[in-house]
Amino acid sequence: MNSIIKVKNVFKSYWRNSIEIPVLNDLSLEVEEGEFLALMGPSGSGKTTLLNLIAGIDRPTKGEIIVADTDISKLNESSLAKWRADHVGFVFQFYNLIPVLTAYENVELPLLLTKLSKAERKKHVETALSIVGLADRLNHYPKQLSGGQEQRVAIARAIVTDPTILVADEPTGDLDKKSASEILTLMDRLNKEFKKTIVMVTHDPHAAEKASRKLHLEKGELVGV
Ligand SMILES: Nc1ncnc2c1ncn2[C@@H]1O[C@H](COP(=O)(O)OP(=O)(O)OP(=O)(O)O)[C@@H](O)[C@H]1O
Repeated sequence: MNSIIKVKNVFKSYWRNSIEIPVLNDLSLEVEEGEFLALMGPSGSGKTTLLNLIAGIDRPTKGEIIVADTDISKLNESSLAKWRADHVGFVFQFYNLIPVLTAYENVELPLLLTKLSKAERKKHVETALSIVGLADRLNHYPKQLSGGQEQRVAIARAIVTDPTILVADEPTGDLDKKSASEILTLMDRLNKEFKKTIVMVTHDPHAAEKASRKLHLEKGELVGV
């Protein structure tokens, strides 16, 4: 199997008032194509930091992050933004939908950066929304949807560009048990049926059960690997 994500000897620090706050400490990790990886660990252990590095939202202080053969730690800000748009789908805890846009328009957003025609975009948006079971909610605004439905729109937006990897940061963190379970079933389907490689940060052991592998972070290091 091919490793689609390679994190090599990565260090990440933040600076606050010129004081260094080390977060990740010589961390290495590989994720195979088609894997569904759950990242667990206590609050502050560096899960979101690691996820953001893999997704190209942030860059390491030292070390390499290679995703689908591109060393993204070497890309400058604008190349990284372009790379992200082409390769990464994000799902956040609080959905991050644009309130003044409909479900359709929210899902269409990432496609506006591509060369697709309006008709092609329509096809992709409708497909993504039907995969998440919301083909009948195209014209609803986020506030007209339940939390679980909002998260499904966010997932449709994340998959509409057919990204190389899907990253999710506590995707069920703000949902009741039933909606959380529906979201996890959907993630599982994206992994098994649509062969999406998924990296998901979660506190929830039930959520992690859906993953094909679980890793624990503690104080910026992987434990039990
Ligand atoms: N932009 C930032 N500037 C300064 N410090 C930061 C920044 N982002 C994260 N940190 C610090 O890095 C550490 C790790 O944060 P991170 O969000 O990665 O942890 P986490 O394991 O995801 O925690 P949680 O489960 O609470 O979300 C924390 O001490 C946090 O305060």
